Amino acid sequence: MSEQELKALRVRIDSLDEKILELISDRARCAEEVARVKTASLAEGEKPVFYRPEREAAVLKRVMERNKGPLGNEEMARLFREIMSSCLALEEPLKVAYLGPEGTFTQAAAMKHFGHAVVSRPMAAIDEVFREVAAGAVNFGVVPVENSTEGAVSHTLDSFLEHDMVICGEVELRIHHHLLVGESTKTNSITRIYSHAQSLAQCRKWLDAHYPNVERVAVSSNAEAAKRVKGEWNSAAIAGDMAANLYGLTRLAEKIEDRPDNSTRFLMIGQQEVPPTGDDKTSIIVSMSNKPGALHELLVPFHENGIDLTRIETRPSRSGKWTYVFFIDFVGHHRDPLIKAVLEKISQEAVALKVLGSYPKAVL
Ligand SMILES: O=C(O)C(=O)C[C@]1(C(=O)O)C=C[C@@H](O)C=C1
Repeated sequence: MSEQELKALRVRIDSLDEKILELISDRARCAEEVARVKTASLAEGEKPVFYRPEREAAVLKRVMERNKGPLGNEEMARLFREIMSSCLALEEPLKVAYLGPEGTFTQAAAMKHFGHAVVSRPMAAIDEVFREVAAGAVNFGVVPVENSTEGAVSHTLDSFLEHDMVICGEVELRIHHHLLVGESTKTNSITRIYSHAQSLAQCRKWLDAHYPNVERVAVSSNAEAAKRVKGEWNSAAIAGDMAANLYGLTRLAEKIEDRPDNSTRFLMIGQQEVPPTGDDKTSIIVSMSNKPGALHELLVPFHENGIDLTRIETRPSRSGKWTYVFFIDFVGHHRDPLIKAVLEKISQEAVALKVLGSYPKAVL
C-alpha cells in the first residue's frame, strides 16, 4: 500500500469518527431527555427507574440482528453495550457490588453485563454482596451461581434463602485459568499453588499431571491468590487474565482448565422487577413436603405445559434436618399466563414457593 493510499484512508476514518462522535453525542442527549421524561411522569412518592434491563436487551438484540459485518455480532453488541452504559451513567450512575477483590471473574461478568460506566464496589464475600444490595448501598449485585465443570455455587443459593432479592439478569463468561508467577518466583521450586477452591477443582487433572506433589491452598478468590503470589518466591496462583494483568504476574502456563468449554453463569441481583421481553427466564425456590413422589409432583406441571427447565438444584432448607428446597430455572416470564397457571398449580402442592425473578436471557 502506498503512503498516498494510507493517507486517504486515514482522512476517511477521521471524517467517519467525527460523524460517529456527533451521533453518540446525539444519543447521549436523547438519554438525558429520557431521564427528564421518566422523572416528570412520576406519581407522588414514586422513584424514577432509570436502568431498564428489558430495554437494554432489546437494543442489543436489534444491533445484532441488523449487523452486516465485518465486525462480528458479539463485538458490535459489546461496543453498543459500552455506549448504553455511558448514556445510562448520564441519567444515573449505577452502583454495583460484586464478589471481589478487584480482578475476579465476577468483576469481569459485572462489566460484561453493565458496561464500564458503573461505580463498582468489590465485596469480600457473596453474602456481603447480598447485604449491600439489601441495605440499598448499591443498586445491583453480581454473584456467581453455577459453573459448567463444578456445578452450583452453594454460597449464592444459600444467600437467596436468607435475603429477599430479585434476580434481574444473567450473564455467562467463558473461564480460562492460567498458572501465574511473580517476578521473584523460582519456577522450579514451586511448593504451593493458591486459588479459589472452585478454580482448583476446575484444573484438578492438569494439576495432578503437572504438579502432583505441590500443596494446593484454597483462598477466598483467585484475585486474592494472585495478590498473595506477588512477593513469594516458592508459590504460584491459578487465576484469569484480569487478575494476571492487575497484579503484573507472568503466565507460566495458559488455559489450564480441564474442560475447554469451562464457563460460569452469574446473576444480577437487585430490588427491581423486570417486565417481559418475550425471551426470558425465571428462577424460583420451592420447598415440598418430605414425602415420596414430591419431586415428581413438582415437575409434572412443567412437563405437561411444555415448559423448558434449564436447571434444578437441591439444597438443605436450613429449617429442619433432612428437609430440602429446590432451585429451579425455566424459560418464560412469571407474568406469562401459562407460567402463571403452572406456578399456581405448584403452589397448591408446595410448602412454600418464592419467585426469585424473571429476567431477559443473556444477550452477550
Ligand atoms: O430507554 C430507556 O429507558 C433509557 O433509559 C435509555 C437507555 C439507552 O441508552 O438506550 C439507557 C438506559 C436504560 O437502561 C435503557 C436504555
